[in-house]
Amino acid sequence: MASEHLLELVDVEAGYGRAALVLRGLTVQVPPAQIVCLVGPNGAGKSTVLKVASGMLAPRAGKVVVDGQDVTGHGPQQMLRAGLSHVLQGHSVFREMTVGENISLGAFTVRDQSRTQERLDFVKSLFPLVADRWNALAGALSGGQQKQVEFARSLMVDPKVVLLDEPSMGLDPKATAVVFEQVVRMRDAGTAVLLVEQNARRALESADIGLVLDLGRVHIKGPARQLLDDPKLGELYLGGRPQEDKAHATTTSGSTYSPTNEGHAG
Ligand SMILES: Nc1ncnc2c1ncn2[C@@H]1O[C@H](COP(=O)(O)OP(=O)(O)OP(=O)(O)O)[C@@H](O)[C@H]1O
Repeated sequence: MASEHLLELVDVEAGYGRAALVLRGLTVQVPPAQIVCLVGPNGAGKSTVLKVASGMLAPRAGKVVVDGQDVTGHGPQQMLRAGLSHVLQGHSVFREMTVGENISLGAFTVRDQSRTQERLDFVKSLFPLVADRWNALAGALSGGQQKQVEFARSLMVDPKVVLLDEPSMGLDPKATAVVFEQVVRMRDAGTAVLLVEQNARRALESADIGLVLDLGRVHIKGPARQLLDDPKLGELYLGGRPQEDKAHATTTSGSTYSPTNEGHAG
């Protein structure tokens, strides 16, 4: 049976070693062909959400569900097989290899050669730059171009959801704009995206759904546009904490924009 969400993290608790929990009952849902954008203060746990989703960090409580299948506690290889592809923060291309070689590496788990060729054709059509620079050394590309190579590589397994960690990090505004255009192209081609960004405004402009993380939980969720138009959101990024008494809506159901108040529990 088709699932309403391709990825669900339900009441997840997670942290590192003996340190205090970073995620404290976090719930995130990613519907098909949507860009879900996680924003929040430094250290809120945005990257940690992606690590839990991609199996790099096992949750201590809660569930991870991919397309209706419970994959809680599975490792990175199994998560990849389940349909989650993680594009890490920073640059991860092999600089001494060509663009084509880098991208082909993304298909190392794909056994069917004809399927690999289909995917190569797909990513070349989605990212024309990649096709143009196929035989160039990846290290000769600009930072924004390398990010496109990473996106293309992540799509080789035909993932259900692509997890993008700070794709605009270190890029100038022009390159950032191109990277977000490519994220939208991925979504328009049918891939769901869970995006983590410091560059909150720019990311929300491209996203469908916005989630604000605070104190290890989703504090606000709603249509990205509505979050963007909220003057209180700016306050969050200036170090302020969201305040319960400034509620904008009362319902917490569906995609209605609403502070969830979860950030103040406990
Ligand atoms: N490998 C690790 N070992 C120990 N603590 C970690 C590790 N990675 C992250 N942390 C801690 O977990 C908390 C959340 O980090 P995380 O990187 O998820 O936050 P973030 O919201 O992505 O922040 P930023 O925007 O600054 O990258 C921080 O306090 C961080 O110091």
